[in-house]
Amino acid sequence: MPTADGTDAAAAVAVPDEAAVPAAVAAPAGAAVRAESRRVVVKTGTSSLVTDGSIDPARIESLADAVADLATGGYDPVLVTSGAIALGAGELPPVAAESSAARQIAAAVGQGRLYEAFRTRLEQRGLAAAQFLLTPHDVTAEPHAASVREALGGAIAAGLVPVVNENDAIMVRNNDILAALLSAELSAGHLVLMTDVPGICETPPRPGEPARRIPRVEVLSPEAESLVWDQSGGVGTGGMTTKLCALWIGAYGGARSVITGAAEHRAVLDVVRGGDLGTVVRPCPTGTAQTGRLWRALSALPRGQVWVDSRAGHSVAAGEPVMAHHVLKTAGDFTAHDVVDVRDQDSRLLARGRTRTGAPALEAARSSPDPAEPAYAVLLAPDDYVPGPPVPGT
Ligand SMILES: Nc1ncnc2c1ncn2[C@@H]1O[C@H](COP(=O)(O)OP(=O)(O)O)[C@@H](O)[C@H]1O
Ligand SMILES: N[C@@H](CCC(=O)OP(=O)(O)O)C(=O)O
Repeated sequence: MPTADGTDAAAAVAVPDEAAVPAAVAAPAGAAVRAESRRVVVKTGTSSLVTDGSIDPARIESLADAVADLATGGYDPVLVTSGAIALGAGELPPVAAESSAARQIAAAVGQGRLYEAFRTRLEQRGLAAAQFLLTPHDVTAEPHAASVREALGGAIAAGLVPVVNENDAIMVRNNDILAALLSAELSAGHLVLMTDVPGICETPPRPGEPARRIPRVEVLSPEAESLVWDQSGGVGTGGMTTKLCALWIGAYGGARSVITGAAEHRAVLDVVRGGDLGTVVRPCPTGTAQTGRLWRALSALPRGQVWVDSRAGHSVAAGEPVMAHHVLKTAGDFTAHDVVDVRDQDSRLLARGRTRTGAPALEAARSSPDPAEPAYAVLLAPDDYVPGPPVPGT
């Protein structure tokens, strides 16, 4: 397994594999696997824009250059960028930065300057930018989602570079998830999450010992999920947990999805051409273009496991509700609306989604033969789950 600490980025060369060669036209909407799409959603986190606690104009320029390289390389880039809060906070007297309102105000102060910095650099590279401030709701719920699709699609068709951030004045959530949902909604071929580590790493970096990057993981990989070593990053909002969720959403939405390092800003073009950078997840053949379903099923990591009988397996295969009376056993302290993994008797992953029934109710139903509520409740409603990825070799 190669070691990467970002210093090898400059030496990276494009090695075409399953990655995209730009097609003459964008991929058809709704395709589950669409690596041929020219659209690339690139997301950068606050940590990649900050030097010594402050937003660094040189880093903004470097990232804008990477996006411009994509455009001149024949791709249609969409930039999703964090940084408004950090920029705004630097302008304001110290306040309780932890409060939601303070973050919203800081973002309201910082967003204009953040966009202007990107716009200016893109203009120097001969590209015109267009600003979009969105929430996950805008990208997942109709009629907003269709309107977002049309507006961003129109901007791309007009040769503009969309520069997106969350509409933090309404609510600060997480740009990793927003970027992933956008990649699905826009039928992007690639989702690239830029951050302050070279990819998913086996262990945290130690002095004199660079983190060991994992070049490729399978979608919904339990091994990758077990590698998250903290629940939130430094200046970022979500840490690796939300990045993994975003990777899974991107892959299920049909994009080749990559986490890669800030040191590789200038190599984004190599990343989309298949260079050995970052951690790559291939598009998932059992994916869906329904962003609402992706949002509900995949925007959190599972809090529990549920084993079900073969009848429930048929329900998943038919896209029907999974009923609670097919549950064989549970693990984990999950409640209704948490994300759970549903497995067959051989522990193969059948589905991941938001459960309607918590573990206590399921366990109570199992230990009681009384065929009453909640045993006959819905465990997973069809719009709330995605089927597990195909088992390799089958
Ligand atoms: N297995 C892992 N590999 C790499 N980074 C990890 C891992 N587990 C947790 N992390 C953390 O995730 C952080 C990146 O997330 P975050 O700080 O939210 O970045 P951003 O601001 O780019 O969104 C890293 O700095 C690292 O501390
Ligand atoms: N939208 C906020 C940041 C939210 C966010 O997801 O932050 P990060 O984890 O740094 O990508 C901002 O512009 O500061």
